[in-house]
Parts: sequence; C-alpha cells; structure tokens
Amino acid sequence: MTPVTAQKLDGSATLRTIKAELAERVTALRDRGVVPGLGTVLVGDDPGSHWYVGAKHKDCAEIGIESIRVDLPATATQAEVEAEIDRLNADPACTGFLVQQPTGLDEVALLSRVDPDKDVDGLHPVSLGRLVLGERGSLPCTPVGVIELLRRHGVELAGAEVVVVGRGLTVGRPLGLLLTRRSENATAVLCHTGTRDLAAHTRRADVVVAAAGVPGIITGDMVKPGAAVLDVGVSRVDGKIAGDVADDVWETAGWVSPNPGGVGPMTRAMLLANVVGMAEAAADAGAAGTR
Ligand SMILES: Nc1nc(=O)c2c([nH]1)NC[C@@H]1CN(c3ccc(C(=O)N[C@@H](CCC(=O)O)C(=O)O)cc3)C=[N+]21
Repeated sequence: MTPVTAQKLDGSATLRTIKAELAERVTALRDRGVVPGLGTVLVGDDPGSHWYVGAKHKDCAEIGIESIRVDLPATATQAEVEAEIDRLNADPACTGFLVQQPTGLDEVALLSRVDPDKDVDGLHPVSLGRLVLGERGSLPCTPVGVIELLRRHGVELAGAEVVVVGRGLTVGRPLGLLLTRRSENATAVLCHTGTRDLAAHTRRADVVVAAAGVPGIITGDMVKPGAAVLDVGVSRVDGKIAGDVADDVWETAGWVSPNPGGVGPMTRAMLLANVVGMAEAAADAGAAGTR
C-alpha cells in the first residue's frame, strides 16, 4: 500500500458547523415572528431520492425549520405535480421548496413553475439568469457547496486553475459561472464527453471537480501533486455508492473530498442556507412594505 498523503475535505463535519450557524439565524427569524418552512415534492419510489428528501427534512427539524413534505406515486401526471407546485407557491407557511429530481416528467416545465422567490434549489431559469447577470438570487446548492467546502478548508481559489468534469445543469454548468465571478476569481475549464484529452487538462489543475457520474474516471496519474480533488459523482454499483474519483488519487492529491461524506452533505448545507436566506429576504421585504 502506498501511503495516503491527501487531507480530507470533510463535508459531514462542515455540515454540522453550518447547521449550528444557521440555527442561530432561524432563532432570530422566529423572534421576529417569521417561521421558515421547506417544502419538497417527491415523485415515485427511487430509493436515492427518498433518502435525500428524508435527510433534508431531518436537517430542517434539527435547526428549527418547519417542513411540508409532498410525496406522489410514480404514476403522478405532469398536471398533478404542477397542481402541487401551485399549492406550495400559494402557501404562506412554505417559504421555499424544491421538486426532487429525477421525476420522469418534464423537469424544466416543473422548475419554471416554481415561484422564483421560493426557489431554494437555485435552478429556476430566473435564478440561473440572475447568476449569469451577477444579480442577487438563490444559488444552486451543489456548486455553491463545492466552493464553500474549499473556502472553509483554506484552499485558495483566486487565480487557481479549476477543471470541472461534467456540464450538467445541477453541477458543472453553474459551477463554471460561480467560479469565474470576481469574488472567486478562478480560471474555470469545463470538460465533458467531447473533451479530446481529459488528462491533459486535469494534470494542470489546482482543483479538479469530478461531476461526470462515471465511476473512477479520475485516477491518480491524472492529478497534479498537491491538488484538491472533489468527488461529486454519485453512481450506485452493486447497491453501494461509487464516486468519480479512484482510490489512488489519495496518494497524489493534497486534498480530497470523499463520496460519501464530501459534497453530498454540503449540498444539504447550502439548501438550508438558501431556505434561511430566502426567509430572511422575505421577512425584510415584508417589514419594508409595512413601514
Ligand atoms: N431538486 C433536487 N435537488 C437536489 O438537491 C437533488 C436532486 N434534486 N436530485 C438528486 C440530488 C442528489 N442530492 C444529494 C443530497 C445529499 C447527499 C448526501 O448527503 N449524501 C451522503 C450519504 C449518501 C448515502 O449514504 O446514500 C454523503 O454524501 O455523505 C447526496 C446527494 C441532492 N440532489
């Protein structure tokens, strides 16, 4: 066995820290008479999706956020899911909500139906448009979780070369936009299935974010010594979670965010942060309106 040299980017521990910080903000909101409430809409019986939704409600309960859980059978139609979205849009007890993906339905249509001011996933077209324009809005949870995990472990992004592997809507695409903001100042390279020489890109990178969903696609020989490597890929192989990062990466990298225990818990942390932040924004807008 070659020795492990990398330090862990510990998403589970960071989630606990962030929950403690957010619990104080929830208490302050409740003191102002505002109770944050997270809604979820889950369709079907995918075991992963059930686990994620359950974890999100447990997180909420721990820090004083109320939750409204809507579970629909796999046979639910587009119109039935849209009716639930309309109900949550109108429900004052629900300060933010998400439609758990995948649903097997037209997801862009579902996302677009959510009130952008309740879009805690940061994936509504208006939220993504605000991100492109650099305006305030809710931000997508997984890519922000990646950035927050690096920041809280002191891994510098300013001036760094970051290679993102994967161009999906929930991770790679928005992560490129976030990293190139002035506040992050990273150089972002988005690699994907059309990339001619993936290893040539990852070997230059100070930070590699593996979000391809291909088990073991990033191997030790593809990583610069000392680089930070974040495993975002989630595949299930023989019922076990398999990430995009091969075990030998721990021998070369300086930092590794494992899967599980890395970016997954950070996604939950950033969802909670969005719920609290949007409830604060709504409370401030309400207070301004009554002055
Ligand atoms: N509208 C929508 N919003 C989402 O935020 C969303 C979604 N759809 N669809 C699916 C993905 C996936 N996702 C995860 C959340 C937590 C963990 C997580 O905390 N995982 C644990 C353990 C996982 C396990 O043991 O099964 C860990 O990494 O340590 C992982 C993945 C949110 N997603």
